[in-house]
Amino acid sequence: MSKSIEAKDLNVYYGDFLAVEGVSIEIASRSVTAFIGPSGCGKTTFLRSLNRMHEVLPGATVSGKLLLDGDDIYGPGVDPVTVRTMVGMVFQRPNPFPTMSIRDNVLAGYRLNGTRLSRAEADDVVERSLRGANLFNEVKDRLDKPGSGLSGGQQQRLCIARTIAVKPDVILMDEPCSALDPISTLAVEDLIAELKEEYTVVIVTHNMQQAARVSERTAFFNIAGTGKPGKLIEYDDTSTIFNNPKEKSTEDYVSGRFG
Ligand SMILES: Nc1ncnc2c1ncn2[C@@H]1O[C@H](COP(=O)(O)OP(=O)(O)OP(=O)(O)O)[C@@H](O)[C@H]1O
Repeated sequence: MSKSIEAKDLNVYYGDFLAVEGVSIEIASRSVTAFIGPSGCGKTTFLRSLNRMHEVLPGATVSGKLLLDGDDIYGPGVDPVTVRTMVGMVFQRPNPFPTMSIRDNVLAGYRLNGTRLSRAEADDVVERSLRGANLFNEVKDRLDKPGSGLSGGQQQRLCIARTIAVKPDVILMDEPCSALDPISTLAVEDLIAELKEEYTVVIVTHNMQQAARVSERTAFFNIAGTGKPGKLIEYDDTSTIFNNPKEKSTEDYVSGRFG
């Protein structure tokens, strides 16, 4: 299943520091949305608030509403661990568990949430997830070898397989290709295009070409100066953001005049 996301006037804090201010945005299900903007404008902070991941830092809080298919993920009694099962995350650096086998890496989410699978069920999950991440054919003969023995691009696709294994509704990606070579980057970009058939994908990227290649909608964030909060400046179809933005700061950023 794939779910829509709606933020309503969302503020994100680190202690007293307001890092992201007043973001309202609607992200359709089964779509790819790119978050772009200069360093420090709050892209990662906002992305991490979409699955309550920022809460692992003491003092990090939000105010406002964040709805997943209409349900407030910060509502009373909502368990952040459940939220993170529904909204998976892929990080900048591929981070497979190094001593675990490829197979066990894919199954890690089930182990963590205590779900027991029969051998046949586990085999199905491993194959489905690795196929979904376009990795199965490359690793099918070495599923019991450590995940750390794969190339960087393969490791990132293994992390994507681990994310989709638990059938999330949304996949968040924080600069997923920044540590990858161009060939591996293309493999991951191709995969993102396929993932949107089933998932809502949100990707933070510094690479304008990548945003233009993979996303249908783009959100441009900016910051007025050091110590000021990041804000969502413009959100539109990716082609509009790159070719005909409404805001001068968006145009300056996408044309490389700052940032
Ligand atoms: N753990 C933290 N504690 C306190 N402040 C933080 C923390 N993480 C980020 N910040 C601050 O929040 C603001 C937004 O940072 P964030 O990393 O979200 O920006 P970004 O747009 O993702 O930047 P980049 O493109 O460089 O990754 C910055 O001012 C940053 O210094």
